[in-house]
This record gives sequence, structure tokens and C-alpha cells, in this order.
Amino acid sequence: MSGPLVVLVGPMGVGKSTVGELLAARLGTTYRDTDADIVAEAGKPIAEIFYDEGEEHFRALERRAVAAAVAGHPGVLSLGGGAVLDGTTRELLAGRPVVYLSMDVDEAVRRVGLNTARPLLAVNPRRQWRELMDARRHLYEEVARTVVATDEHTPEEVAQAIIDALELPEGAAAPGVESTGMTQQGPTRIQVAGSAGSDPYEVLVGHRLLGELPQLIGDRARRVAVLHPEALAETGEAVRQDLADQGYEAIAIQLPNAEEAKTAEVAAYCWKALGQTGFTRTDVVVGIGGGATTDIAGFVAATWLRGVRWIAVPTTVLGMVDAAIGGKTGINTAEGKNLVGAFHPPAGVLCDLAALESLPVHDYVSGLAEVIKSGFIADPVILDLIEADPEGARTLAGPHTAELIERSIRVKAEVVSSDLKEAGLREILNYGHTLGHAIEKNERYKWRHGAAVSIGMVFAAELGRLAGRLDDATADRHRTVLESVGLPLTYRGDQWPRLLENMKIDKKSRGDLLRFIVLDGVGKPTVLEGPDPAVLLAAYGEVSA
Ligand SMILES: NC(=O)c1ccc[n+]([C@@H]2O[C@H](COP(=O)([O-])OP(=O)(O)OC[C@H]3O[C@@H](n4cnc5c(N)ncnc54)[C@H](O)[C@@H]3O)[C@@H](O)[C@H]2O)c1
Ligand SMILES: O=C(O)C(=O)C[C@@H](O)[C@H](O)[C@H](O)COP(=O)(O)O
Repeated sequence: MSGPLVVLVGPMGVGKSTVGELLAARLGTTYRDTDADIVAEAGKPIAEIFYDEGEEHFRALERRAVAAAVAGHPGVLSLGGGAVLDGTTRELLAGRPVVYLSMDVDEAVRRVGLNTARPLLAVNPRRQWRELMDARRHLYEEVARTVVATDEHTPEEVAQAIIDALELPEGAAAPGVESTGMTQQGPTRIQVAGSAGSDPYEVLVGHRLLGELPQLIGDRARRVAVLHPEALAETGEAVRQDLADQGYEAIAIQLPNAEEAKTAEVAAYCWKALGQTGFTRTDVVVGIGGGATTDIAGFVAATWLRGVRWIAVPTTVLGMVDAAIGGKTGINTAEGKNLVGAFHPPAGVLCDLAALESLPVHDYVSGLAEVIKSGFIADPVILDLIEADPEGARTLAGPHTAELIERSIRVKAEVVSSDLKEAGLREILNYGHTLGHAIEKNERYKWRHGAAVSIGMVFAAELGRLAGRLDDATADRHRTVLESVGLPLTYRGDQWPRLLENMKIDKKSRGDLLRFIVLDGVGKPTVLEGPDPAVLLAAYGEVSA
């Protein structure tokens, strides 16, 4: 029977995609996820399909996606957590090499918790997990050829257990596919669903991805503007030349490094360059650089002719895991950070890991603040991986680098897929940013964003603790994990009045009400509104030097 080499089933959060991608790489084949197929077809995230059309409709879409994938996909396939509930779907799996990835309830609560981006676990996660597993365990076992427990095992160990259990030959081409004599390991593709009227797009993570640019730019564009910072002058020019060789009228616009690029003056300079090049609505902006560059590049694209397409090519850790995704574009003003901007998602994001080779360690580590943020708000495995090897986390050569970056991207992609315009859920991405942005303004935007956010997260943890929401161990864990990678934990004690003033203009504020993202536990972000000034001061006391 031709079809997938392996089909992974199991509950949400068990690690099907991480293990599936690893396994595909080990077997020299490709990975596919039916949830991603459904999101691509429906043009919206699964949570929205559940909400808008109900579970029955979702299961029908899922049946179709599973039928297509088991017939046509020769590599590693993973199915959504509830796929086995459907009798027809179970029949489609008969005789297939199905592996049930299991985990116990405590592990499930630890890994997934109260993640609001998951549609089925909105309240009382422990009880819901137990009920969910009681209803599904026998169905997973019914379809599975083998069960592999994931508790306390790394994704590498789980992948090895599957290879052993199914006696899979490593590097083998999948059955039913003609071997080309080459194994191809393509980039990881993470989908961001269209929301609030925007188009869906993909975040690609891998190597040598610049070759994807012309396809993303498309043939309707005649002109392309490549915006890059001074530090990447050579790269910017090389990309411009490459696009010119492909027939585009390509210009490079060099921007100042870092926050100096995020000003109205630099935006005006870019608008002038676009105007002088005759840039029309079908033309495309490419932003190559860190978060500061992609923020201004996206903003220029959002504002030129009221919006042209743009592509983000992030070259810093922070840009890859956060800034380039989700369409928040903007500039700073003297009054505050990112106060002028627009929601304008890119047409695609290319995260070429090789770009990180030239990134100074200081900037690399700054990006880890947003990685750690993703760990605290949604994916505790990120924290586990960093704690297991903090030195490794600080370098591109670290054993978990790609996984840390991909996991963080998935957190961001999942959140912005359901709430592009920050109507609610997206606010969780602002964890640590209320004080962080106030510090950046206080430092006249000379500090790296990640350093300020690091202190902001320690402050938010203290606020959570003092408000009686966060347990001591999790609050303390902020300090240990941030410090272990070299991020700062304290700021000048005498600056509180100025910081408090700066925080009032934060975008989460409503009227005179200050609002903060705090945690009820790892993976359980929530909003704290109008905390008592004495509590704020006391929390600041815990981070002041
Ligand atoms: N839009 C969003 O959703 C979002 C999310 C998070 C952060 N941000 C913004 O991102 C910015 C911070 O981004 P950042 O940390 O990437 O900093 P950055 O863009 O300022 O880059 C840091 C420095 O590294 C240089 N650089 C970039 N790539 C390089 C490379 N590969 N090799 C050598 N040097 C390189 C830059 O020129 C700059 O000097 C802030 O302005 C922050 O507000 C935006
Ligand atoms: O994408 C989001 O939403 C975020 O809040 C991500 C933050 O990490 C990022 O720094 C963002 O630029 C902050 O947005 P702002 O609306 O507070 O300016």
C-alpha cells in the first residue's frame, strides 16, 4: 500500500509536529500536517472554524484532508488531536503505520495548560484533559500499530523510538515515490491564517531561502525596493542585484541600524525613494534586517499608496521569532515606542538561519527575551530546553536552536492567526512590554528591545506574584532563566516616576486605566487592570537596582 511512511496521532500538545518534522528529516522525506491543510483551505485558524461553523463541520473538513493525505502523501503525516473521533477517518487509517504518541494528564496540563489558542481547553484544564483522554484513548489505541510514550522524553528520543518500533530505514525514500537519488530537506513552513480581512501567508524557516523571493514577489510586480540596515549593506546590495538580474527594476534603500531607523524622518526618506522610482500598487517592498528594519519596512509598505505588498526577511533571532510575523508595523516617536503604525501583514516571511551567523552575541541574546516570553505565555517546552542548556541557547550552533526558533514562531503564528488587530488574545504577546517599552523610551531608544523586555517580564512576574496570581516558583523562574542566558533583570530605582508616566501611553491602556499582562502560571496569561499604585511601586522595588 503506498501512502505515508508514518502517521502520528495523539492529543494536542503531545509534540506531533516537532517529532514529525524531526522524523521526516531523519528519514529523508517530507512532513505534512492535516491541521495545516485545513487552515490553508479554510483560510482561517481552527479555533475560528470551530467557533463559526461548529465541530461537525470541522470534522468533515478533517475527513477530506485525511483522505487526501493518506492517499497522496508519501512521508510523515500528523493528524489533529480529535481526528480519531470520526469513524470514517478511523477507517481511512486501517492498515496504515499509525503511531499513537501518548502523554499522561499531568504532562498534558504542564505542556498545554490553559492555552486560549487551543479551542477545546478553555476552562479547568485538568478535569477537561482527563475527560478528553477517557473519551479518546481507546480510539487512539484502536487505530495505532504502536504506542510511544512521550513523557519525560526529548523529541529526538521519541523519533528514535518510532524508527525502532516500525523498523524504519533512516534516509529511505518513501514507498510509492520514485527515488531521485537525492534527499531533499525543505524548509519548515508555518502557516499564518488570514484574519480581519488579511490574506494567509507562510513563515519559512531553513537555509538558502532567498531563492524563494521571486516567487513571493510574483510577476505582477515590476519594481522592488529592498530596505536594509547599514550593517547588512552587502546583503542588501546582493539581493538587489539578484532581483535586477531576474528582470525587476530593483532599488536598495539603506537605513540606519537599529531603532534609529524607526523614525518619521526615515519613513519620509523611503517614501521619497519610492516616489522617485515610480513605485505603484503592484510593486513590492522587501525588508531585510532585524525587527527595527522589518517594522519600518512594513510601515513604509502599509502607508505607500495606502498599502503595497511586502516581504519580511528577518536576520535576527528577535526578527524571526516575533517582529517579522503578525503585521504590526510602525515607528517610535519622542512620546513613546511604536506609537505610530499600522497592522499590515507581510506576504511571506523568510527566516534563513544562516543570516544569524553574523549577528553579534549581544543582539542574539536580546532576541532570546522574546523566545523566553513565548515560553512563559504559551509553550513551557521552550523554558525546559533553555534551562537544559542555557549556553547552547545563546548560539546558533546550540543543539536546540532551530527548535527554539520554530516553537516561538508557532506561538506567535497561532496567536496572530486568530487576532490580527489585538482585539483580545494578541495582548498576551505584550507580556513584559509595558515596562519594557517605558524603559526603551527612557533610554531614548538606545537599548536593545529584548534587554528592556527582559526586565519588563521580571516586573510583570513580580506584579503577578504581589497580586496573588502567580506562584513564587514561577515568578522566581523568570529571574533564573533570563539570567542564565545573560539578559538583565534590574533597572535604575530612581527612574520609577518617569517610567510610570511613560507607561500611561502604552497601547493597552484604556483612558486612565493601566493594563498589564500577567500570568496565573506558565502558559496562563491574563490581563491585570488598574493595579493599585502601591502594588506597582512594590513590584518595581523588586527590579530596581
Ligand atoms: N512588529 C512586531 O511585532 C515586533 C515584535 C517584536 C519586536 N519588534 C521590534 O523589533 C525591534 C528589535 O529588533 P531586533 O532585536 O532584531 O533589533 P534590530 O533590528 O535593532 O537589530 C539589532 C542590530 O543588529 C543589526 N543586524 C541585523 N541583522 C544582522 C545580522 N544578521 N548580522 C549582523 N548585524 C545584524 C541591525 O542593523 C542592528 O544594528 C524593536 O524596534 C522592537 O520594537 C517588533
Ligand atoms: O505582536 C504583538 O502583538 C506584540 O505585542 C509583540 C511584541 O513582542 C512587540 O514588541 C510589539 O512590537 C509590541 O507591540 P506594541 O503594540 O506594544 O507596540
